[in-house]
Amino acid sequence: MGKLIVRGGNKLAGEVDVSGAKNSVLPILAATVLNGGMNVIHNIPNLSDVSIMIKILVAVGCSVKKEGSTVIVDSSGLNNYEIPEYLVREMRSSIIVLGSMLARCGQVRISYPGGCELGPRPIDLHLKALREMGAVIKEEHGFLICDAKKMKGTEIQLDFPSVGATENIMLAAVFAEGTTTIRNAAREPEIRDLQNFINRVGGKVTGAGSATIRIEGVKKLKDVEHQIIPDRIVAGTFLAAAAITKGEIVLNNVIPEHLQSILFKLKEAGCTISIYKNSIRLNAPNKIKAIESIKTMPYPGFPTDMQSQILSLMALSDGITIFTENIFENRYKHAYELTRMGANIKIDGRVAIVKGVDKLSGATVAAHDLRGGAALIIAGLAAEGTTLIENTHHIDRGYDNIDGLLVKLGADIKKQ
Ligand SMILES: CC(=O)N[C@H]1[C@@H](OP(=O)(O)OP(=O)(O)OC[C@H]2O[C@@H](n3ccc(=O)[nH]c3=O)[C@H](O)[C@@H]2O)O[C@H](CO)[C@@H](O)[C@@H]1O
Ligand SMILES: C=C(OP(=O)(O)O)C(=O)O
Repeated sequence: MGKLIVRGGNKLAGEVDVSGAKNSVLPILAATVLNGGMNVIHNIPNLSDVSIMIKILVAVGCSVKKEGSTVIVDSSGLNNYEIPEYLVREMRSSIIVLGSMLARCGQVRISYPGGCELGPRPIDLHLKALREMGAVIKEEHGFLICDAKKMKGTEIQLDFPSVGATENIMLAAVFAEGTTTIRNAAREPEIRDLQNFINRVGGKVTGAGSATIRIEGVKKLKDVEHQIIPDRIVAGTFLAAAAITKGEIVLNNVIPEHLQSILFKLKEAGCTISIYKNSIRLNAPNKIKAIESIKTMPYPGFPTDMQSQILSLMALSDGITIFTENIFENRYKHAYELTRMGANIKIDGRVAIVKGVDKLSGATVAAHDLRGGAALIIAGLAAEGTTLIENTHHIDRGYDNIDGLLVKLGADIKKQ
């Protein structure tokens, strides 16, 4: 399950290279089944979620080779449309193979997905859209049994700009008859990365990054080589870690535009931010200022995946910050752990009121989900004494060697 021991008090200083984005690599790996050929994907982070997606690809008959941070998927041998339940229950984004498998084989049998416990995470929008495109989906004993002789292009209006539903529709529409239009589509940078991948492999997608995406069905795809975009949430996590230690760091291999909403809030917290073409420098103030309000929203709003890390930072601010978590119902489990370290946080449903304290003190705490775990590391870096973080396997889902990189920046962290 994994444990980390963090001794607080060291300022972070130095440079770090940001790895490829988890939320790009997972749908793009799922998309490698489409071409029935070679897919060479660069900048793949070493994450447990990536290992699971690779196991899913192998289970359906793909051959997968890993060479450093490059993964080569040959999907010519695809011979199975049943996705093993034990893999699907490990992570939420396994559901993205639904769209790509329907497109490639016209059928798939998959269980409901598992993953981090952030409150209910239904897939009704995915299923409604795929049905509108002609898929017949039976729900039996926790499994989805899906058939589609031929997917048909149609107009889809999403009730909410769901990232996963947008991706599933884009993938399912690649070979569909005619044009599929997604309205109120998710606008996250990872959606644009998926569009770029699909176009590079020979598909026809336009509009990603805006609220309307169009996918024109094609007959055939080709071999492809693609580079995954940098992880904006990993980048934001390192910035929050530097800020809480009153440090100064430079992040390399980032797309600063993708971090706009995060950088805006860090500036409000008193950090000095310098933006270069592919890097960001952060100088932290001596005392972090309270940010008046943080409301999580779909992109380009403030990302829910950064709420936990900034909440740790605000625990040591000079005033009160009001967080409103608009995306997930139950994403404050880390806040209860932070109170064990001396933080002053009151939770009422989707709202968390954080009153900054002068110091946090090391304690034994447990990660309950990926970003909550990262938030506990951040708090531990600034706490007095030693923080023992349990259940760090959650953190391994989305951070490639976070402890090693923080140690390189001057942190005192050991694996137990
Ligand atoms: C692998 C990946 O990319 N994960 C990201 C993706 O997750 P994911 O794709 O699961 O997130 P969605 O955008 O789909 O979900 C957002 C909200 O919509 C709800 N919803 C979603 C689908 C649906 O059919 N019905 C429904 O009600 C969810 O319960 C949630 O409350 O976007 C989230 C929101 O930015 C991020 O936190 C995750 O890191
Ligand atoms: C919630 C997250 O991911 P997932 O959708 O893969 O569970 C996350 O990355 O914070």
